[in-house]
Amino acid sequence: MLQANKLSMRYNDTLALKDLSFSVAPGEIFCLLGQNGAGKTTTINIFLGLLKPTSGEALIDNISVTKHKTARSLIAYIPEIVQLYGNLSGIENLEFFSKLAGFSYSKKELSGYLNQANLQEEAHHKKLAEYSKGMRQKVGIAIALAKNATYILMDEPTSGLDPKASVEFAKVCKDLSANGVGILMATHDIFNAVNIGSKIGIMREGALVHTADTSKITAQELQDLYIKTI
Ligand SMILES: Nc1ncnc2c1ncn2[C@@H]1O[C@H](COP(=O)(O)OP(=O)(O)OP(=O)(O)O)[C@@H](O)[C@H]1O
Repeated sequence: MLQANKLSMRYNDTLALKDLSFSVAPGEIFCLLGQNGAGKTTTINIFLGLLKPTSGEALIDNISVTKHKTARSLIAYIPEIVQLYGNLSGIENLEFFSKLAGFSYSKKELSGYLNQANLQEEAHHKKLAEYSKGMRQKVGIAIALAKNATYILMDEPTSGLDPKASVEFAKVCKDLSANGVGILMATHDIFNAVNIGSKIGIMREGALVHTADTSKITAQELQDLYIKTI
């Protein structure tokens, strides 16, 4: 379980997070929605161990991220633009980053992860420089799979994806969650949030002001709630 327990974060004069609490269970997809500056990236960066909260705790399977670096081995991160080596192929990037995380796989296993991430077979050996944003993200997902991450944190993963790539991305996320991976996704994109998420949290000025279960709310209701809230 990912748990934010009363997280507060102050940057000089700005109180970016105010007593933020939520949890994400394995197999859940929790989408954090909010305007620019609502505190989504700050939340993700605390879970990644890049920021230390001013107060409160971020726990990964009951291990405090700030106190124990081992907690980070349970997570993988997909940023808006997945940074990979342009002169290496998809499979070479995957091999490089999984080795860096301490895993050694055969070419067949690496290809298996790329297939699981839905990257078409003919792209596996193409140079990254020729990849679209959606294809880069699939390599990012394959890296997360190869690291055996129990949780994946994503920051604006669907921004700039075309509709087909967004649909494919949603499918991969749902497959991951069906396999027990928990996903925490920060996004502005209501359509994708309602489409991908099992739970939605709406943030405003560092606080979580609404949470909703997507099986109990329509896209229109969520949109109305979001517009009213922000
Ligand atoms: N390094 C920093 N120093 C000072 N203030 C910061 C810093 N990083 C973020 N902030 C402030 O903290 C608040 C939350 O920012 P954050 O980036 O977490 O929001 P966000 O919801 O991710 O926004 P966006 O959608 O634009 O990425 C904002 O007021 C922002 O200006």
